[in-house]
Amino acid sequence: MFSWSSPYHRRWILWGLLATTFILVNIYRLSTAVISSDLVVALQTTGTQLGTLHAAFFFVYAAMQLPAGILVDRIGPRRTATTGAITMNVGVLWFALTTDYGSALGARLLIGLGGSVIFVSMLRFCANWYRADEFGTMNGLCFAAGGTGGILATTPFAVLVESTTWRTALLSLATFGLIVSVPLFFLVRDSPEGAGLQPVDGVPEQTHLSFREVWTSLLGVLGDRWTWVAGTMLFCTGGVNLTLFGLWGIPYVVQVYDVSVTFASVFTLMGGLGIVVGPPMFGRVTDNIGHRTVFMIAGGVTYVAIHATIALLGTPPLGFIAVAFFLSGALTGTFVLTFPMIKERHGDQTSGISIGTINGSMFLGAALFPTLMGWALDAYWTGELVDGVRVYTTMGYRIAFAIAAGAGCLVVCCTVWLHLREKKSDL
Ligand SMILES: N[C@@H](Cc1c[nH]cn1)C(=O)NCC(=O)O
Repeated sequence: MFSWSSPYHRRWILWGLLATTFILVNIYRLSTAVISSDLVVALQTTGTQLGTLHAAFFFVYAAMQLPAGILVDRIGPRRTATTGAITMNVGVLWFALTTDYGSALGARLLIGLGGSVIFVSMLRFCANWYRADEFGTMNGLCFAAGGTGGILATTPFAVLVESTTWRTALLSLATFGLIVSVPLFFLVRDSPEGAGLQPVDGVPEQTHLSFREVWTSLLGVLGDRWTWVAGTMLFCTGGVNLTLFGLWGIPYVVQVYDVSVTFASVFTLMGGLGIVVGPPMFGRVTDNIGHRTVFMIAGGVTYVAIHATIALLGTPPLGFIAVAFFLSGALTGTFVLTFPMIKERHGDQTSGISIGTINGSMFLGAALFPTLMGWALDAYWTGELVDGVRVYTTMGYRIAFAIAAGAGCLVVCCTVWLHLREKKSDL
């Protein structure tokens, strides 16, 4: 039976509050794909401006990951997450009410600023409330929460927008987010001891880092070569996936296969479904068997094959696109095994800093890939417009997928390097 005074039970409720907030982060950051046409009309943007508006979230999110890690190690996940949740939802209220591009850009930056601290807070919470051999699974579940938000940002969000307006849809979500911030502050605690409970077996009490310890940890994490190898993997795969699922995936399916936005959103939904399934599955399996790098190599090779096939064929059957998007999401589960790996290298006490650092690389990729792929699309654009929206060519999309495949090749190199080092027991 459920007991509030058991840390083993209570931790799931508290994790659920953080996960709900993180689901909202994902809805906000990916929803531009569904409302892209509305935004083009409401804010009068070009493809590059729309890409920049979408990417603005990711620039600030990426830049904030390391500071977010320092914050959670220094003041704890509860205060960090609550402040972030309030800031983010206020930003969404602003975005929903704005009528000009500059103001929308400012609002999107505020959303990114607030949202940026939630994931790191959630993982730091897991490091304090769950054992090391549960962390891979919890890491996977946190990504699955992100994937759930990604799914809600596709067809369900498209349906919500169609039944109201994009502005009303965002206003409703922001109000819900502000309501969730209340139990986030009053119920979440940084550790079982902080909640007045027994410690969780095998999890030593975690204190907040002093300024000196923050500095030492920073030097340790940033000076470690493997931080950057993991970061490169996440830069490429996270950057490509977030661009595909969040921005260019829907226009690709709509424009190349001539289908509606609502139908096309099913394909990015497949990507979100992959993220819900893959990370917890690979996290659980590797928590049990203790090996990670073989899964990473297999994931990297499959990832290249998928994107190279789309780049070569341009218009493979739609069934293939659905499977490809699903696998792109599911294989994220192999790449994010770098999170428990890096946490183990640097210790629980500094897990905010180590996790924030590599998570930042993922979002630097997410900030740069939309513009990179947007340039490729604009370069092959023939001038065709439908209802004021640019219609890109199949060739432009093929180049964009070739960029994704190239990034995947770099990932394979990193995974092989990690594997070789692991065999030499350096990791
Ligand atoms: N859902 C992931 C991001 C991702 C990677 N590939 C597709 N999506 C996630 O939750 N990342 C952590 C974060 O801070 O959002």
